[in-house]
Amino acid sequence: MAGRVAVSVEGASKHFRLRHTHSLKEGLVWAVQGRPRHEDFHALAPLDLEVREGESVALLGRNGSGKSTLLKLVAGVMAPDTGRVRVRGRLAGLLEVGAGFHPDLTGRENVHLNASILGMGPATIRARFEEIVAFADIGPFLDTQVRFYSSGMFLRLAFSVAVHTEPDVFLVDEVLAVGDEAFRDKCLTRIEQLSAEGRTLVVVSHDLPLVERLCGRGVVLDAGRVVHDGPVVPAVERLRAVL
Ligand SMILES: Nc1ncnc2c1ncn2[C@@H]1O[C@H](COP(=O)(O)OP(=O)(O)OP(=O)(O)O)[C@@H](O)[C@H]1O
Repeated sequence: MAGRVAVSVEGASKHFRLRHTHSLKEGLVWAVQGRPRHEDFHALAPLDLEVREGESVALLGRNGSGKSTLLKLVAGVMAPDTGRVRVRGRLAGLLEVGAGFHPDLTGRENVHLNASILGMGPATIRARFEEIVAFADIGPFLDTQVRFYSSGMFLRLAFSVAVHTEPDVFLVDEVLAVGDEAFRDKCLTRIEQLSAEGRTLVVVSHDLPLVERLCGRGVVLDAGRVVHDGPVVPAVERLRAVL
């Protein structure tokens, strides 16, 4: 396969500790009864995945199969328990609406904050500021504290900042669902543009027609393991068979 490796996941696993008791009293009762107060849950088995530069990959799977956990490992917002995850180039994305925004700051201030967190220098932010604001199209709310934003308004600003950082690897997790139809279409067109420019996309979504539109490759996860990896249409068919 052509192209350098953009995302490399080697033997990455992740487990979570599920607590069954929440108070000291409850914990004591469970301990006396000899019941475990927590259990370890493996969200991702040691997993390998390689994404080449310019590929657009959908992570598919039922609820709880590990898609978002894998995307968080790629984003670096969570560390794997074992193995390693490497990303080549500038990374940006939308994992959770509102993440990376400070509630007490206005939209305008958050554009500067978020863009610099994503690696843009002050001069570049100034140069692209009007474009970012025009794409977000949130009118007078730009000067309102973002704590008063609706989830769609958050999405508008966050998406706009993220795409204007010109990322090499762009990650999208389900968040587009909170945008209205017109904005969602604008985002999809923009994501297609990024892809046409040769940037790498990793998308998590249950919207299968959207996934077929945006992605060339589908990776199906089941209980934290890759059970299918190949062209997106057969991958979606495989997923539909297990849903
Ligand atoms: N912080 C956490 N603490 C405990 N369990 C977690 C945590 N994050 C995820 N999990 C569990 O790990 C499993 C995988 O979660 P993940 O969010 O990756 O699934 P998903 O495939 O993205 O699901 P969905 O399609 O429902 O969004 C789930 O069972 C989830 O409950």
